Amino acid sequence: MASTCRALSANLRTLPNSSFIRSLPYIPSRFFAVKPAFSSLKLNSNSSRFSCRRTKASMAEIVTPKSKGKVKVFDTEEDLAVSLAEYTADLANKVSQERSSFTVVFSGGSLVKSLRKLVGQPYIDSVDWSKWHVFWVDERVVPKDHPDSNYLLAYTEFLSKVPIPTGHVYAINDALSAEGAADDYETCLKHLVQTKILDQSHSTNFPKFDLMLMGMGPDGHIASLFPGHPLVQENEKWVSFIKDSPKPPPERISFTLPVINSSANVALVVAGAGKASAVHTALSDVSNSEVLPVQLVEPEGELTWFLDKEAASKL
Ligand SMILES: O=C1O[C@H](COP(=O)(O)O)[C@@H](O)[C@H](O)[C@H]1O
Repeated sequence: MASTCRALSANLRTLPNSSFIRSLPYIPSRFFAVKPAFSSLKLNSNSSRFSCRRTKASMAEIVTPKSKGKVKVFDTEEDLAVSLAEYTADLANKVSQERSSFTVVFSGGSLVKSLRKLVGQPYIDSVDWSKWHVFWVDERVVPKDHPDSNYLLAYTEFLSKVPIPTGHVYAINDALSAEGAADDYETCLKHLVQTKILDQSHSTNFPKFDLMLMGMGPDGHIASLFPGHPLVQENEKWVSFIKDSPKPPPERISFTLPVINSSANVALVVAGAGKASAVHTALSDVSNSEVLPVQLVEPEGELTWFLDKEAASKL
């Protein structure tokens, strides 16, 4: 069956018909200030159980075993957002120079607001947005103008502010059941692999996205992979579904762990004291009785954590 996700995504860009979106003010990009570059102050800190190197005025890098990735800790979420924009734009530009597409995956939740610096200067002009192809690591099975929709959040905060071609935005088909929407999205991804828009991992045969930008819940869930849920074990499907999500709404679709782990780059973006325990569990060597989904993130390529000081407070 042919996937409907691509054609549908083009329609979605007309979403401002929704009264919710129409009520939003248009914010010109010049109002998104980008902070000046950090100073080059270098300090060594032994206060953490991890080796810690202060590389910039408001950022420290924590050295962990390689599989746990590079960990950047920022004084504030504002500093985190500045660095995340630079990281994403640099990666997008590097990939865009080498290939005709840059495939980027968003989560929902707080991650989307942390991308706010990317829609301002200098990136609005310097990024080649025409190469971007946008996907969701998970989506709630609700209409696209529903407040719980991850698409609506991304559209409101990001997609409506950057010139990504409408046909490059791959939203789920919200007219289908959870099972149907997951199958449809997987069909869509397979088509994009065949047409070489989306890369494929030579080692796993799962799709290989250039970048996954993901948040993490306070319970250590990523995408819609929740602790203890059987969906975490799925290792054949590319996209699957749940109908009993412990976090509302209950019906969702989600990329599976092998797809997440076949990525060329994963950024885990986590802010706030409420997530400090899960961050500690993920980045320390203590053994916990139940492995959290976030602990299973080990991409083929690079993993980079972007933490604010509160999220890193238990390290
Ligand atoms: O339900 C979800 O939660 C996670 C985490 O959200 P956050 O607001 O705590 O950052 C999110 O990454 C996921 O995409 C979303 O569906």
